Amino acid sequence: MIPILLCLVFGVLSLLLLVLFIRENFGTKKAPPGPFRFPLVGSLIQIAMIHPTQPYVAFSKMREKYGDIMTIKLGSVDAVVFNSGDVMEEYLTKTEFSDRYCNAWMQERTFHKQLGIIFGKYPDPWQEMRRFSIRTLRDFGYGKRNKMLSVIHDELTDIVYELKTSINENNGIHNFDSCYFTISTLNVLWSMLAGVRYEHRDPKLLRILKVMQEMMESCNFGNSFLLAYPQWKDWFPNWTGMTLQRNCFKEMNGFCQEFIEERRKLGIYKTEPENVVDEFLAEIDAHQHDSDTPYTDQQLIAIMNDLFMTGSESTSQTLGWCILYLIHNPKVQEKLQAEIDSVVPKGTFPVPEHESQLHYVRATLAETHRLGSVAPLLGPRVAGTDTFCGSYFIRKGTYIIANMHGVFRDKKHWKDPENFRPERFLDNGGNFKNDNWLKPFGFGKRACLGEPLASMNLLYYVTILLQNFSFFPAPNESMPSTEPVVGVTNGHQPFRALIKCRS
Ligand code: HEM
Repeated sequence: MIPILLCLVFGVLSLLLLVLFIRENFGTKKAPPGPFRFPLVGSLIQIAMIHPTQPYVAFSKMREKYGDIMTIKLGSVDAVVFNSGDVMEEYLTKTEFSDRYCNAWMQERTFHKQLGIIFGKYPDPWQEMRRFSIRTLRDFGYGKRNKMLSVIHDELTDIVYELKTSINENNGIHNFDSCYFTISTLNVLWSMLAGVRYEHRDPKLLRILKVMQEMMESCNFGNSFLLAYPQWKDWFPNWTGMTLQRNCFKEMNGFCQEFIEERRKLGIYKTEPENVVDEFLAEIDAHQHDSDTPYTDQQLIAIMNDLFMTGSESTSQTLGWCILYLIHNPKVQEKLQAEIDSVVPKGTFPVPEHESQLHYVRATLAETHRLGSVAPLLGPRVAGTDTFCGSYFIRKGTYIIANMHGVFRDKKHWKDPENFRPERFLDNGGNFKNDNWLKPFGFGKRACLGEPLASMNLLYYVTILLQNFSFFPAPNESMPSTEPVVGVTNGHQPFRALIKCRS
């Protein structure tokens, strides 16, 4: 009796798996091509076999066989990968692809709802929250060059002083951990958002940044278990990294909540709002009898959280990558310094008129964006309706992955993508020239909100750093690694450098 029962169970299971297998691979006739999707795991095995930790490398390899638009399955999640700049430009700018993919795991960060700007629900309330944030940030100086420059100057004065002190105390050696520039670059944004500037070694902030970084490293948008099987967050919270992430959310939400309460108690927001948080508090009061209002404490915490994360992490990682690449490429460093010395008088800060003359600085930054690839898969998108990409059918709810890393390393386009060569962004006259394949800030309505600030920060930081210092490998140590620390963003590994002051 038992063997018959076993056979029956086995038979039914096999049949079920076969039906699933056929449905996955042959059911959707017009879907983009892609690797076999096995029941339960989908294409995760094939991705892991090509590159277990860097899913974007696997997507680029698969592109050779399946093309620029390809179907994959990540555990339980149906996904389509866009593998070329042209495809991203064509489709990520359309309304059908303007919402974010935001599953139960991603919603844990924002009170189990789709709140904030990064993951805000398209079109609303995302649209209103993004417009509100930009408008009020502008009221407090965002986008106004002189106001932003005065904060950047203060930050740079401190950074130069701190670096000089550090190298005096450590025989010229400085340790660039992944948070080195974080508080400094965050301050420029935070002064407008919250009217606050933090000490670069503020212990509370450093602790939050550390947990935030661990959180960012414990997940990615390409092949992490929590993405593929969101329900595992409650079944295996330790093993999947969920416990660590929950601690981070608690810490960051607590930090924002505390600040909001301080401002509320102060009450200035009612008469003379001093920053974006004050303006939002006034909106909360104004909408308190509206049950559908997006202006809530939770929404404000989510927005602060989004801007805290994006405003600090990506810019400081890009700066770190730039110094690392300069250590590996001393000739580029020399050219950079020659240009800076010829444009910006020694001992002075650059001013806006210098920006258009700093061609090699801009080319070096463009090349850093390309090779560092800080946002290797952009931000997760979703197909908001049943739709088509050319002749391929994309079902509503499909997770859309933009393989930006693949675009930045495309051999056909860049010829020698593995080399750090800023000259590729210069024309014959030595003037900076953009390349349509370099879109580090994304596409369409969901493109980066912070691009003007990030670009300005990067230009001024690199100019001042290279005006004052030269960076070399630490003596008697191996060259610092350029292998990324993979996570939601591609960070650089901590590295040690010998720094010399320039006379
Ligand atoms: C080097 C620095 C930065 C890089 C490379 C970068 C890159 C990106 C990318 C690739 C996206 C996703 C775009 C898409 O899905 O098409 C994004 C979104 C975003 N970024 Fe940045 N970013 C940087 C700095 C900043 C800064 C300084 C801020 C803060 C002011 C910021 C705020 C945001 C926000 C709020 C979003 C979400 C936009 C939305 O969904 O509407 N970013 N960023």
